[in-house]
Amino acid sequence: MLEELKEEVYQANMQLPALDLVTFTWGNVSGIDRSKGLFVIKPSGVDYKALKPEDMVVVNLDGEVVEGNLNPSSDTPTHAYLYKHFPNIGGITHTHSPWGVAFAAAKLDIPAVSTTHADTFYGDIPAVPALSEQEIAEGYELNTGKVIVKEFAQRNIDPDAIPAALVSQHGPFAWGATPAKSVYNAKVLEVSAEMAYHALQLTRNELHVPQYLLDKHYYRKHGAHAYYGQKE
Ligand SMILES: O=C(CO)[C@@H](O)[C@H](O)COP(=O)(O)O
Repeated sequence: MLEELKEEVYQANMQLPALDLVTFTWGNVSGIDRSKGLFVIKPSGVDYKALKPEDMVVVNLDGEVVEGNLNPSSDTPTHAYLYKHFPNIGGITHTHSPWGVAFAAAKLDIPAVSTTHADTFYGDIPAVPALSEQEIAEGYELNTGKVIVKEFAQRNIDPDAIPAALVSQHGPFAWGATPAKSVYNAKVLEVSAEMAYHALQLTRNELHVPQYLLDKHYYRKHGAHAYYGQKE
């Protein structure tokens, strides 16, 4: 079942070590077939060196395993919740990439300080507040997606304009139209976070960011992709 999607998700997962986005098994990528209401995700705890396309696990939007001999990623409930509430996304990447985790742990948005960031994220990448004691008691993984979706709704953030979030006790989740695009966005997030950290340090946090970098309408019309026609 979904053999082509398994291969696509497998290839996207293999980009995580190739792009230096993961240490050990601290990351996972999934991809969805919305016509079937099913998504494919990396199995939990499997080293990328040992990973095979046939190891991918097929899951429904309630997080139940439909096909697969291995346990799905422990982040499966978060992936499922994001697919349910962000209707345009086709792939999700989660990592513990260090610069993204640093901003997440500090509960600081990653500011859009340059075109590197603004070409992909049309605004600051939001840090999502920590889960409450009650949410943690209910089950950490069951609530991570909920706090992301709640934060985007409260701050009126378009998940297609800013395709990522920083979960404060955990790390970045990025998404996109395809699994490969979600990996690309995860890498841009990590590079942007490192650049922003150094800019903030150099200016001792007195960094002035021009408004146009935060304006998705400007960037969709005038950003590099607009000129050279790079597809979203
Ligand atoms: O933070 C955690 C576990 O505490 C996860 O995000 C892991 O880092 C990836 O878990 P699997 O995908 O291998 O289950």
